[in-house]
Amino acid sequence: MKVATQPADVLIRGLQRGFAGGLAYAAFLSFCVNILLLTVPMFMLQVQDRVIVSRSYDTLTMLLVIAVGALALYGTIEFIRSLTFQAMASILARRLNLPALQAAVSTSLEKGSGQATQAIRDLNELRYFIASSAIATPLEAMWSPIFLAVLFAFHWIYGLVGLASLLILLLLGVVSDMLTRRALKEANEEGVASINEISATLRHAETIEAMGMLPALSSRWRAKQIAMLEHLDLGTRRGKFIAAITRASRMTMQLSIYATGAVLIIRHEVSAGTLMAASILLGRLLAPFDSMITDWRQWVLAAAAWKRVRELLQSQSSQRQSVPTPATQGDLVIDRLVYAPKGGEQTVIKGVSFTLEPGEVLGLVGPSGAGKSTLARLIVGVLKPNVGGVYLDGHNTYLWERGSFGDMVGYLPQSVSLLDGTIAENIARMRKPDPHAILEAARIAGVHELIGRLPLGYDTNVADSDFKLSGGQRQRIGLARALYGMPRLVVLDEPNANLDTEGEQSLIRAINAARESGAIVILIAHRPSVMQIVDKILVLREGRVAQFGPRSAISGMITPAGVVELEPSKPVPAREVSA
Ligand SMILES: Nc1ncnc2c1ncn2[C@@H]1O[C@H](COP(=O)(O)OP(=O)(O)OP(=O)(O)O)[C@@H](O)[C@H]1O
Repeated sequence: MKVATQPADVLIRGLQRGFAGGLAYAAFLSFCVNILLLTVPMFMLQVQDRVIVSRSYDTLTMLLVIAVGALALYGTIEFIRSLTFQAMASILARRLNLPALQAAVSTSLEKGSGQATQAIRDLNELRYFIASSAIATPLEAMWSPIFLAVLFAFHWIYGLVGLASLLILLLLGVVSDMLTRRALKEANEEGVASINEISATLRHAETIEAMGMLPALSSRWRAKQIAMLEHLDLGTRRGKFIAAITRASRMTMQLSIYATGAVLIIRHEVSAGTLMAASILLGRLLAPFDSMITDWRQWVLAAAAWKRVRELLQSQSSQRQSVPTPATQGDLVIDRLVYAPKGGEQTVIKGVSFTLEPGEVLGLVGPSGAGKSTLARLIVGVLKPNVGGVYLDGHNTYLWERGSFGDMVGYLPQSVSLLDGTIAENIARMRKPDPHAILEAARIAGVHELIGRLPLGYDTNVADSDFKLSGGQRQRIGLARALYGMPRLVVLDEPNANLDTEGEQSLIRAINAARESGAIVILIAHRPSVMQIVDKILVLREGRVAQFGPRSAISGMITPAGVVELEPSKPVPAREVSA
């Protein structure tokens, strides 16, 4: 079966090749633009040296027609060139937005959610940069030899002045890079890290406010912000200093070409027309270099954004199948599963194996930190196992194409997060809502009446700031979302943590309904009440299966207090029971 979306390296290489083609085309257009930019100085030269001397209106008219035609062509080519950059920016966004978002989501599972928003910010930065005038300046600078050659053609001294001016600007450019690049890069990295940290922390605004944590957090942020601002100030100050020197130098260069021209005219070596034309040509020759020095900050920021996007795409380890897998109704096989978080020192899941049949309900219990939630995430294919795998009817749940896997699985994580949208949209998993399936899921989860009591019923928006769902309400709506379309595999991580007796009864009825429909249900719970309905129990301890078997075979583990107590004398090996 075809595996994975386009690998990052192939995607990046394809994009770079496309960009090289786009830049070559834009470079050709820049060549035309630069040639046509000679129109004004040439027109001035001809008017001075021919029209005024010959007093010929016909010559003036002819020159005017040619010049206006050339300028119209210049405008057209300039427009086409800007459209080329616009198209390149749009291709970048269209090709990278989704892969970058996917990479950000999968990286967020391991490293936190800041990655996703940063990836979008970086792509926007790149898009603006490519569509801006800054990217055109090196292409214009490339053709500066044309202007230099024309200056030499006017007089070798004009050429020398032009060449010297160019070298001085290049030197200023190198100095500017040396003085500003590092400071700007560090300021950018610190800015990105600090925004990510602040946005991650702000998700816990309630805790921050309730426990008066803001002053402590503010001083932490302030320290980082100050470090960032110091680097930014340093880089910007140096950049502005060089930009001021550049501007003053350019004016001095303009003066020197005038002075040189005056000497040459006095000595009758050039005509008066060349003086004006040479001055304009020198301006054109130096303009792109001047702009590059002024825009250098944009280049540094764009390079940093591209580096982050490229690294994010290349770091994406999740390679899923791209072809949807058909619906199945078979065993769930967990085979020698081992998982160690990236960068973490401990192995959280250490060789877990067991099998469940359709229609079976498993209670997954164990002390805090035993690895229950991690095992649940591995089962629903959120995390990639280091060794072994999870197979539903023989299909690997990690590799499964996510769209079709979504139809097969219902997952209620420990901390339920409803997405921005209505209750109906949330239950329908943000797809086009199917009213019948929504009502069915709500009925099975026992939340239809609860939703009916909300301000706008199923159309109540969970992001509405005037209204807030309680923890139990969120959990029960999350259960309806997990049961939407009655999936084949339902994984519920502490679904009764916030439930009252009525909610717990609804949960038990929902689990029974899922069992009757032939679904495999995995239930993680500390409270013993819901454990009475499970068929099998798996006790996880320090990432290993301590016991696994029918509920009746595992005695003494569920006490009224919900504490798991094992009878070490009667272990039931996992493989023996599942066989
Ligand atoms: N991404 C991760 N990076 C580092 N350690 C992790 C990661 N995910 C889980 N762990 C560690 O794995 C262990 C098991 O965590 P897990 O959340 O699976 O436990 P649990 O059995 O569900 O606990 P609880 O009953 O308290 O919810 C913990 O020690 C946790 O710190």
